[in-house]
Amino acid sequence: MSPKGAVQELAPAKINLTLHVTGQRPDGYHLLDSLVVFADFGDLLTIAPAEAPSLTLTGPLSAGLPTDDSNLVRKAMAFAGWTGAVTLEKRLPAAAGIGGGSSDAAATLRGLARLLDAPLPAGTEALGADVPVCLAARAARMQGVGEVVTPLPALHPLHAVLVNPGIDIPTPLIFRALSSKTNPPMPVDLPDWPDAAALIDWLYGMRNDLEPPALSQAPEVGAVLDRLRQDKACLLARMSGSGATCFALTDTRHAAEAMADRLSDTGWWVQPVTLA
Ligand SMILES: C[C@@](CO)(OP(=O)(O)O)[C@H](O)COP(=O)(O)OP(=O)(O)OC[C@H]1O[C@@H](n2ccc(N)nc2=O)[C@H](O)[C@@H]1O
Ligand SMILES: Nc1ncnc2c1ncn2[C@@H]1O[C@H](COP(=O)(O)OP(=O)(O)O)[C@@H](O)[C@H]1O
Repeated sequence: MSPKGAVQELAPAKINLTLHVTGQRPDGYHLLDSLVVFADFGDLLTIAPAEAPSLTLTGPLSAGLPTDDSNLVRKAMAFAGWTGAVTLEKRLPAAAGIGGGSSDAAATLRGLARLLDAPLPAGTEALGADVPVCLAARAARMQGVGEVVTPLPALHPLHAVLVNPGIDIPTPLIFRALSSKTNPPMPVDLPDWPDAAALIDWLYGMRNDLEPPALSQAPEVGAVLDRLRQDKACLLARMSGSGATCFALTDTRHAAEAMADRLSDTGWWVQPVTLA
């Protein structure tokens, strides 16, 4: 329960089931075409009314993260001109390809909008390319550099295991290491998948274009993907975003939890989730 007068907001992990890099703008940002879904697991924000903005970090993955103005929670409050006393319980690895700070910024805006009974601000891509899609935090097609977000009809829930080998991969490095920046987009019209199995089958024909450069920059990503693909419960394994987090899709939540148990000896960050 949150303290009286405070609100709690989940900052869910953002997973790119696909990530096609289709071009590059003159400012260097890359044009993307991505099917994005969100997990039922993430960072947890508790936001209380306050005269001045404040941020307290807690949780098992808060070490090394800034609490000053460079934290995306504080950047979100400054962007909206709102103040609040935010406690951020970090449960997602940072710089991990699963939206981390971007999802925290989006959750800060959602929570304060509720607390202040105010509309969400526009132009949140100024906080980061991933913030607009994280603001909606629902299945969407993300295009442009991340600012074009088309919500999708509710997908059949997917079950998965998220795995991070504990290495930070700087996003710009991976984009710079792309061998081609003009790759085919996804089909103009996405199918109306009748069930999760049909969506998974369709995903095999799609890509994460940042996976090859990540594999070349960080061999640990290859070790994770190999281990996931060897597991009997893995229906499809792929890196999310610019990595290093990878996901393995399974047919049930129980299968994801059992797979996570089998990965407990790796020393990696392992989290069973349901994606929608
Ligand atoms: C790659 C993606 C895919 O969803 O996710 P993550 O791997 O970060 O989770 C996102 O585009 C990341 O979004 P975000 O993490 O907000 O990126 P930003 O902080 O805005 O930009 C970090 C750097 O990534 C590069 N960048 C980011 C987005 C984009 N469309 N083109 C880029 O070239 C730029 O070098 C930029 O300076
Ligand atoms: N609330 C936050 N959570 C995680 N990282 C943050 C946060 N605020 C700022 N950062 C910084 O942002 C970078 C990671 O951003 P993040 O969104 O977690 O990466 P990714 O988009 O790859 O998941 C790190 O350099 C980290 O220091």
